[in-house]
Amino acid sequence: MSITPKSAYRRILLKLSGEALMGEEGFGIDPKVLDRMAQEIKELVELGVQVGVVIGGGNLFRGEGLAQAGMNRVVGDHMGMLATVMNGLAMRDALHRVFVNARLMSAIPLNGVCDDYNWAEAISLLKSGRVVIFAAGTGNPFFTTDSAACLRGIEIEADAVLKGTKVDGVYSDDPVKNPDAKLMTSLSYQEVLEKELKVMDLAAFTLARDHSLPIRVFNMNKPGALKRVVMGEQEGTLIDHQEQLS
Ligand SMILES: Nc1ncnc2c1ncn2[C@@H]1O[C@H](COP(=O)(O)OP(=O)(O)O)[C@@H](O)[C@H]1O
Ligand SMILES: O=c1ccn([C@@H]2O[C@H](COP(=O)(O)OP(=O)(O)O)[C@@H](O)[C@H]2O)c(=O)[nH]1
Repeated sequence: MSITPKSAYRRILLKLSGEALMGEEGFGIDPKVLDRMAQEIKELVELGVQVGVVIGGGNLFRGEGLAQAGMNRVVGDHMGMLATVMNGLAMRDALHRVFVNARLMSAIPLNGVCDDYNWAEAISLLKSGRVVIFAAGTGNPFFTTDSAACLRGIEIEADAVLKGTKVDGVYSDDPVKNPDAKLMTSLSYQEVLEKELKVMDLAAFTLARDHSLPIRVFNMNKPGALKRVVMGEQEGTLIDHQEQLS
């Protein structure tokens, strides 16, 4: 499959939060949202972009929330990771229904349900135009799927992590709480840390910074935004080593 000259990326790691899959519902998966996302991923594949996906589980279970309710944190995190596998199964199914060849790899072996995570196989599948969904996060408790997105992004040598979220990008302050918050088009890793802007948890963010993996934050609920990001159009916020360019 050839790369369309217009696409800004050869290979991406798309991070989809579990909450994004929930749509307007309070829990679970909204089939309309799932199908729209599958369609948007299909458009990228048709452009010749290699797409790895890390999927969250916050629409079902989060270890932290379960621990607050009294559960052992490690067990809660195991449930959270299995929640990401359920979302991954739903996403793989939605992609198959729109005729996109997709594979699901889990960091926790689940024989008969999906493939085990395998780095070399994932790269080979991406090169042959398959979408690879990485589920079960890093496979370890006390991490997040943002950490898994940066980890897998670095492993597969993605050009960037594209983090789909509920707002238009990174703002000068929380846009939900402060209506005067300004959308930033680009930031350096250092600025994000100094201004304590909420992009990702620190473990995920510093991993990306230390391996010079650019992060693009954009609104996954805005139809077409993902494609615009991939086409190199101004959309959301880019975070990279800007200070080295100036
Ligand atoms: N400086 C900021 N820029 C953008 N969003 C912010 C900022 N500070 C806090 N937020 C909040 O972070 C939320 C997105 O966080 P995120 O971890 O991406 O959510 P999720 O992954 O659960 O969708 C936004 O809904 C917004 O309210
Ligand atoms: O490497 C990982 C990734 C995820 N989780 C667990 O899985 C849950 C769901 O992931 P996350 O909260 O990152 O999902 P999202 O916010 O993207 O929906 C987390 O709360 C953790 O409990 C984990 O233990 N290790």
